[in-house]
Amino acid sequence: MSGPMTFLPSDGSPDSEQWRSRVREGAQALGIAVTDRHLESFSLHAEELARWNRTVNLTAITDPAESAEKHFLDSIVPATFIPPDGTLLDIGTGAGFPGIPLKVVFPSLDLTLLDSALKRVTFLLQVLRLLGLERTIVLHRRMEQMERPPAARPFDTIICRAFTALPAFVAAALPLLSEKGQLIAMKGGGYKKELDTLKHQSFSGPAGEPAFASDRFDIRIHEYHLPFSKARRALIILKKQRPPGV
Ligand SMILES: C[S@@+](CC[C@H](N)C(=O)[O-])C[C@H]1O[C@@H](n2cnc3c(N)ncnc32)[C@H](O)[C@@H]1O
Repeated sequence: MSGPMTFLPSDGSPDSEQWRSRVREGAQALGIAVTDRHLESFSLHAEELARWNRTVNLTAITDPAESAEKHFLDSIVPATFIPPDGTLLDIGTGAGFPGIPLKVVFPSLDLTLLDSALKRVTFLLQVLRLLGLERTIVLHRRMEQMERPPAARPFDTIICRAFTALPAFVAAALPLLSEKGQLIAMKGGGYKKELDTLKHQSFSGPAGEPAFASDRFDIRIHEYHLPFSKARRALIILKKQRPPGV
């Protein structure tokens, strides 16, 4: 693998072969297979984001090489952990990360993207049209307003990246989660303090159900490094423990 990041020259824009090679190479290093069709969709999304970002502030990451790694490659890391044809909710999705790259990799996902900022929701609707993504809805809402899943269908996976503190995410997401579902928080390397804060907390479940104590979660941590910058990242994966005999 080639050395530290950013060294796509200025012509390495997201619609170039060079940008796609960068994503392909990074995905290989992460052990994730991407096809030309995936790369085409990533490139369309990245190009549209760069175009909008010239006039609307959607993301602080503007360098194409950095976007390849920190937006697209980081977003597909959870693919190993989610059911490809399940329901996925991405809370605080921003410009569509990680939800849209995951949907590109797994077209049979039933995806819901949620964000409180209208400018990002407008951008997301445009990207869905551009990429022709089906079975995907965008909700313009604060997560605290989501008391139950839309159409009363609980989510198999609820994910967030670079969003809120772990306890706030768990409190908002738990009532929306299916019984066998999982929460995935995508964090930087310094996640341990947040995890400690989570322990010994209780969360209210769906209406009428008793509170859920965090010591009843199975917690799995997947630590990794981004392939070019070597930045540390972690997935914190929480599943409800099943009562014995169930
Ligand atoms: C730091 S950005 C992260 C975006 C994206 N997940 C990523 O990794 O690039 C946080 C996003 O959360 C949204 N947000 C902030 N508070 C929210 C809330 N209470 N409910 C839903 N979305 C919220 C913001 O509008 C913003 O798009």
